Amino acid sequence: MSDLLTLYHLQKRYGSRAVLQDLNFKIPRGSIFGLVGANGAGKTTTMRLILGLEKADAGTILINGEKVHYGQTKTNRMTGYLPDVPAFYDYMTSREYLRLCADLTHVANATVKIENTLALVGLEEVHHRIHGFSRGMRQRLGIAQALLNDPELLICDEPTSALDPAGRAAFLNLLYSLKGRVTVLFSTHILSDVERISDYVGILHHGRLAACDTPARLRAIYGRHQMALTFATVAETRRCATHFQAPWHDCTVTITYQGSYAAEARQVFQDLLAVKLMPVNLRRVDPTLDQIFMEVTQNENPTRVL
Ligand SMILES: Nc1ncnc2c1ncn2[C@@H]1O[C@H](COP(=O)(O)OP(=O)(O)OP(=O)(O)O)[C@@H](O)[C@H]1O
Repeated sequence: MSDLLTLYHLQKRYGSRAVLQDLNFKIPRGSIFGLVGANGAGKTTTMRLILGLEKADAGTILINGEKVHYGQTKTNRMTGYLPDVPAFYDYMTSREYLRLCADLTHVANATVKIENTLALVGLEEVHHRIHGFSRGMRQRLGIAQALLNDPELLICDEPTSALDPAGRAAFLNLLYSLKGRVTVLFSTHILSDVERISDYVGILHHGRLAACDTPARLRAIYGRHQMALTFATVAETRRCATHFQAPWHDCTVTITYQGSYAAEARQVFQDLLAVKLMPVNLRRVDPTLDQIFMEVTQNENPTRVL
């Protein structure tokens, strides 16, 4: 699979603050890439650089093999952009607004395109003005606008951060439905969102990608292997925690191990039998992206690029 977007050695500073120090990553065509990072990590800056809205101090960005130049809109014919707070003319309906956008950007077959796009984002039956739209509806209209010129690359800046759980789930489903057709780069600090739909995850930290891989490989590389043992009583939980020198909460002790789960679980059972303890439940805990994010950003692991 070829790469639709490539960033090489990107650097950007604002005054004395180096926001991006040496940013490298690529996104294979048709995949969904989740860019995560703490507030101020440089996610929006990265997106604005890809859109040619900011000037890089060094480095190269290629979209479909074409170089992005600051201030030029040539590569933007291949991109659609949903900013973190999309702005519309609120007195218009979504159809009127998309018609205006289509006219401004000379979209061919505009009427059909508008209807198809409204159906795709689930706004085809909504006829009232944008003024009365919920945040979720505004995000969906934003996606419709971004998709109107059939972009190859869709860039969404924190698209779910202002949405409630149901709105977030609906929006993520919508992004996921684009998989294969459009290459998606979206930023967020909600790690469960990334986990749900991304093919690749990049963790932006100190101006670099501190980790970049598929969620499964990130888990395998950075995730700590843990098992949780639940006991019937607090007294047993305490004895177990003391025996393994492991943390506990409520009636559950969490043991971190290395090696295979089967071998470790067997050993833990033998140890428990020896001290006459038996849990009511023992389960393997899969590492979450939250845990991996903490691991990567606190331990300064070396960069891995796709
Ligand atoms: N035009 C600017 N002038 C000066 N500093 C800026 C400018 N734009 C961004 N910054 C600074 O660059 C850093 C990165 O900002 P950016 O908005 O890219 O981060 P972010 O990861 O998108 O953060 P958030 O999650 O809070 O939106 C921040 O410290 C920000 O204050």
